[in-house]
Amino acid sequence: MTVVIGLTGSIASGKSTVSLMFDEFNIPVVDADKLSRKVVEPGKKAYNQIIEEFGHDILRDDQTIDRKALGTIVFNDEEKRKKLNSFVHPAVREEMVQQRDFYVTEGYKAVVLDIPLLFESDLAHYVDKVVVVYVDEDTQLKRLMERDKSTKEDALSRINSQMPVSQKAKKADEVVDNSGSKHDSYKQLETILRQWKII
Ligand SMILES: CC(C)(COP(=O)(O)OP(=O)(O)OC[C@H]1O[C@@H](n2cnc3c(N)ncnc32)[C@H](O)[C@@H]1O)[C@@H](O)C(=O)NCCC(=O)NCCS
Ligand SMILES: Nc1ncnc2c1ncn2[C@@H]1O[C@H](COP(=O)(O)OP(=O)(O)OP(=O)(O)O)[C@@H](O)[C@H]1O
Repeated sequence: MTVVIGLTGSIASGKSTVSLMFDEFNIPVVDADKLSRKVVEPGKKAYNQIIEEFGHDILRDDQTIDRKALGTIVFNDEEKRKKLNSFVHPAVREEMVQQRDFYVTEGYKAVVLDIPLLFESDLAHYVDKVVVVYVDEDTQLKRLMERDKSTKEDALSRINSQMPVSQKAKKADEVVDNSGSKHDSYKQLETILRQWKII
């Protein structure tokens, strides 16, 4: 029986960093962020819906979506964010389930679904166990501003568009506290996977 692990957290809490650690244990990861880029490529249904709603101003010269421009709109307007979600999420879910089922059929011991909005979108029933990657607020803001070279205002608008990570931690089966070093997080993950008898 394959254990389906949901990996979530808040923006810049370290989901991608921890998902690379699952790779090291040879556990496959299905990445919702990656899929959300694939399903909005030119010609896809969600791409056309986005242009219809947000206009041609959010396109780059090569006709691909200008994610920075679209992000500035939706992270400052909840209604518009909901609209965007309604175009992108169904296609992401479909692809995610297909990939999950592939790994289950192939008999993998575990598969990870890395889903930033696992709780906000009520997707916990897709998985057997949930790991939340937690980080304290100050560290989160600092890492997000550094990674995205963004202003404090921009970073806060993104953070505030999600459920606080402390609230997510309370809903988790297990928490990796990524406020310290990456090595420290690796050790925490290793302990969880041993407990679950996956490694
Ligand atoms: C708004 C967009 C264009 C910004 O793109 P950008 O390349 O700057 O960010 P990226 O996609 O890498 O997302 C970075 C992080 O932002 C957060 N985030 C993204 N979308 C959302 C959202 N709709 N609501 C809350 N947080 C979000 C997540 O923590 C995600 O990990 C893009 O995030 C998007 O299309 N979002 C809608 C789809 C979505 O919900 N994706 C996240 C999981 S499927
Ligand atoms: N333990 C750590 N120590 C120092 N830097 C870290 C640590 N964990 C993550 N980082 C850095 O913090 C930033 C955010 O981490 P990461 O991109 O993994 O977060 P994320 O949760 O996947 O973000 P998003 O929600 O935007 O996809 C990155 O620049 C990453 O290199």
